[in-house]
Amino acid sequence: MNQQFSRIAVKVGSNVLTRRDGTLDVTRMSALVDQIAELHKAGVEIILVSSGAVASGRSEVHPAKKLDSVDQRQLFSAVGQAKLINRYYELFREHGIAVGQVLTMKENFATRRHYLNQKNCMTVMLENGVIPIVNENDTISVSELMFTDNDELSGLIASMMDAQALIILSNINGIYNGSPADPTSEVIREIGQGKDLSSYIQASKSSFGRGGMLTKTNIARKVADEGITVIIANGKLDNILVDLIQRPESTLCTRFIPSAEPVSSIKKWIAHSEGFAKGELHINQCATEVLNSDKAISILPVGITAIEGEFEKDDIVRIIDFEGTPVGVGKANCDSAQAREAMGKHGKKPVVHYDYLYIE
Ligand SMILES: Nc1ncnc2c1ncn2[C@@H]1O[C@H](COP(=O)(O)OP(=O)(O)O)[C@@H](O)[C@H]1O
Ligand SMILES: N[C@@H](CCC(=O)OP(=O)(O)O)C(=O)O
Repeated sequence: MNQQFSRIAVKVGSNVLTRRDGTLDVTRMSALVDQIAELHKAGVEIILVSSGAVASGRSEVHPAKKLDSVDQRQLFSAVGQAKLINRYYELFREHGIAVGQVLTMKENFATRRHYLNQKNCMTVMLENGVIPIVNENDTISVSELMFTDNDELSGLIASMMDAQALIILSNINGIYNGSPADPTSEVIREIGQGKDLSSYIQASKSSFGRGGMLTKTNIARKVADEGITVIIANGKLDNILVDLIQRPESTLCTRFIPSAEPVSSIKKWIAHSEGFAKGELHINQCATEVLNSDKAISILPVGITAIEGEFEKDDIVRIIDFEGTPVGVGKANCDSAQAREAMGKHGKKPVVHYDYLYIE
């Protein structure tokens, strides 16, 4: 098999796995499993991030009284995830492939220790020929603890697992350069670094999805900047996964061109940790200018003008430039009290070392 990648993350959206009436589309699941099995047998390591818990639980239970949105999500996902993983288990078993369930939540990416624990879990699964099937633990992650959607989760997983590609399967052929409903719109085949797509994306999203195209685009850009190829394609098309891998030139999709500069594993974690920042370092104009240049620099106390929040050593902090714009994230080399003590002084140790600094 002609293949460019040896490890990929595949995200399957709710809409790919559900029929119009909200029931689980087992025929589609089965077709995707056949393709993943084919790639797996050809030696491609695959991490499957699958949505569909809430959608597949919805048709199984009929609540006696009206439930609020949190209760609904908890109830449907608890039932639906069991049904979903059971289906996958049976379908992969027909190919002689073992699968394992990984349910996670945003908090599990907050500390480096938890992050590495998860990475180890999936690494050992892959080493033993087991396909990890990942989903958010919807039963206990609610409100601010939730991922925006599984696109965000799949980006974190692809980055954490050092995948070479992230394939996001939705119910659409890719990103259109206008409304997908407009017959004159076309799929944008390739997206280079720094391209602003906001004017193309409509607020609309498909009926069972959570995030929509905007989150897909933002995540795709970030992950591609870390050197990972990101592909958005239509999971409802027959043989799409195998075609994307074997016949990339002739298969319709949107492909985000990855950055050629490799990003270290720790920087990848930091890049996705913005939501866990415990404090802010405000830097002056001179530090901002050096940061924006190509030079590799650390955040030194002399360039810091203000420190917000209380943080411990190794916590994530946000870097704010002299105009008040967030420009990056980093892992603090000291706590906030020590940082305040050193602020504005020459000859002090960095508050964020370059190796632990991610500039957007
Ligand atoms: N420019 C665009 N190109 C493609 N799809 C778009 C665009 N703007 C908005 N969308 C919408 O985004 C939807 C896909 O996102 P989403 O509903 O989150 O799917 P999924 O459940 O697969 O994650 C499409 O069905 C489409 O309605
Ligand atoms: N964890 C949820 C996924 C919700 C979600 O993000 O859906 P989607 O936008 O289709 O990827 C579920 O399994 O139902």
